Amino acid sequence: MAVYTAVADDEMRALLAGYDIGPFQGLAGIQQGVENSNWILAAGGRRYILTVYEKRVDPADLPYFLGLMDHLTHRGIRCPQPVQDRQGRALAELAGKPAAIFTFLPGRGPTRIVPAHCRALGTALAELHLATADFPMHRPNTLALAGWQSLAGGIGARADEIAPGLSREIAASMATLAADWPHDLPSGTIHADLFPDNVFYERADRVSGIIDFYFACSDAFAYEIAICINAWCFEPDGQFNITKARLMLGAYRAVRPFSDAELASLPLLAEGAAMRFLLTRAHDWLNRVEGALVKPKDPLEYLHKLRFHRGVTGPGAYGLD
Ligand SMILES: Nc1ncnc2c1ncn2[C@@H]1O[C@H](COP(=O)(O)OP(=O)(O)O)[C@@H](O)[C@H]1O
Ligand SMILES: N[C@@H](CCOP(=O)(O)O)C(=O)O
Repeated sequence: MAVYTAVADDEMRALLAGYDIGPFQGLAGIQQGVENSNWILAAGGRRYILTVYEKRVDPADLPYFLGLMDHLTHRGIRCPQPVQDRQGRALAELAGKPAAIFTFLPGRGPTRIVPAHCRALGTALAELHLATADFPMHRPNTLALAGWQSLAGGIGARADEIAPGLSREIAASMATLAADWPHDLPSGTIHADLFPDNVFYERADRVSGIIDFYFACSDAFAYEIAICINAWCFEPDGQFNITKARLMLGAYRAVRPFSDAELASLPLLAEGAAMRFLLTRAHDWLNRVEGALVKPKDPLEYLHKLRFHRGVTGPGAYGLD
């Protein structure tokens, strides 16, 4: 259960006295999520999300994340809007920790992804990228090439505890990625963790909301597309589904066309995106605490995806011409 902090009703009443959203009615803890504590907050006859930031989020980054969500809602993107108090502040404090209240989004992440979800995601992703064009803040991607090198160095030979030969395979792929990674692709603000649990739908053909912007950063738009190819276009049995990729990429390019360089880079970006999640999952796996609430995700799912992209020779493998 992702509620790590106790919040007393009196504390909530005191907090809400500074807002214009009506009197406090109740809090219900949300089971999903792993990093922060989240509740459905009832106030003034409406639902909101209350988030208390736990360890993962650096408080220095919160103005960037909250500023981004505010910017996007003003550009018509359906994402949580930080609710400001009467002084115009979105960032609050509860139980001695940073906290914020957000608008509630309808829908939920798909449990079984169908091609229509991927097509709708492609449209929503391109709209998201275009909407960030005039977002003035920047945050370096701490989980880009230099971050992977440091994670891979920290994991070292222990990767072989996950699968025999894994450390050699990581080193070989890291060498390719470091030598060939493109640094001049069209860039801007990306979400950087656009997995199905962070994209809400009420029906399969339309995204009703995007949440969890706490990895958002400045990076190449095509790298975000590569993350989505990995997270959305492989079946649970590991098979790559080219139909899902074709629909997702086709819907994206209808809103924001790809440059030739983006197209040509896609296989390498997808390998890098697989490496990013392989490494964070391998790190969490090797440092897991017995009996912890959160079950570590499977690193080998991403090794399988990384191998797939290493075998790809061009964007045609993703259904693109
Ligand atoms: N604005 C929102 N509207 C509706 N539900 C939300 C909203 N934000 C978060 N949630 C719910 O809270 C859960 C956890 O949120 P998330 O940001 O993914 O937490 P974590 O950062 O801990 O992973 C989501 O799966 C969703 O059920
Ligand atoms: N999407 C990542 C894990 C990040 O977790 P989140 O709950 O913050 O989305 C992965 O699958 O490895």
